[in-house]
Amino acid sequence: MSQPPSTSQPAAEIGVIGGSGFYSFLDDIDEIEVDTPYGPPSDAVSVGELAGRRVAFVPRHGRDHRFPPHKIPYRANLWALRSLGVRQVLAPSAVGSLTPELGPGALAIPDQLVDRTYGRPQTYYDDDAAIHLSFADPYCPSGRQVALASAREAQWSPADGGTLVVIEGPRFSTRAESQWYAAQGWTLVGMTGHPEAALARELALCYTPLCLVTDLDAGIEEGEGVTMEEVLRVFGENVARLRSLVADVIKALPAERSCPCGQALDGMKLPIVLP
Ligand SMILES: CSC[C@H]1O[C@H](OP(=O)(O)O)[C@H](O)[C@@H]1O
Ligand SMILES: Nc1ncnc2[nH]cnc12
Repeated sequence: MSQPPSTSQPAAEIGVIGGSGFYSFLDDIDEIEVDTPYGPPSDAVSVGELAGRRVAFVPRHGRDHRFPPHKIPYRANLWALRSLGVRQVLAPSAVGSLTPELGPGALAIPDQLVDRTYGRPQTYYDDDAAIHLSFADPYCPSGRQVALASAREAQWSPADGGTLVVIEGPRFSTRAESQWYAAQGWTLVGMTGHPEAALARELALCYTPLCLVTDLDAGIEEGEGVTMEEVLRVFGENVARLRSLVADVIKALPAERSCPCGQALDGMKLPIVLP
């Protein structure tokens, strides 16, 4: 383990937050213990290089999956990545599908989210000022296009757009909840997409979700409903493909950002100093 390097070069430019079943990334890595005003991140951050791009990785549940979705230190994770120099974040995640068109093994790059969580710390701007950021379009438009193009190139026809509803968990949805979400026109269900995306916006980071469908949620699933075993099994069957896609996206991300994400805080009088 080492401390963040004290050179003027950022340790990393691209961050990956791995989800269920995605606990490590890259082989030749430095593990960095980062502390933040919000406590430590879920685990040591590993930093390595891929095709000349410096990449930082943190497993959002911890590498031993010790943090359930409602206890993940989301603020510390995003803060740690930004403090290492990260400005673009990729967020692979296991999700349920709310539509029969997207079965297990499908890839979706949603363009909207609905927050059904409660009680999670979801802002850096708690005291000394009222900061209200635009969040109409929660994801990086440029990152989404790169992800879609990379997936198509890899012959993995992605669902372009759709709404991810983020539930509090840790339990899965009832059939009635699931049917209600589907009736709203929402297409995916997960437990971690909020506040992760909102906190990324609060740090002016690009944030791009890469959603791997592991199950048909209870509303359209025949039988007993979703189980954690099912999610992890289907994710395991597809994780090599997802890792390869994450690598392709990293290679294709622009070095200079031209999306609006970096200007999210322009003109704001922030009550905290960002790393
Ligand atoms: C392992 S079952 C439910 C669990 O899986 C998803 O995790 P992640 O988004 O980090 O891939 C879901 O959000 C739940 O946390
Ligand atoms: N059906 C589901 N509901 C919530 N989170 C999930 N992650 C994977 N499948 C899920």
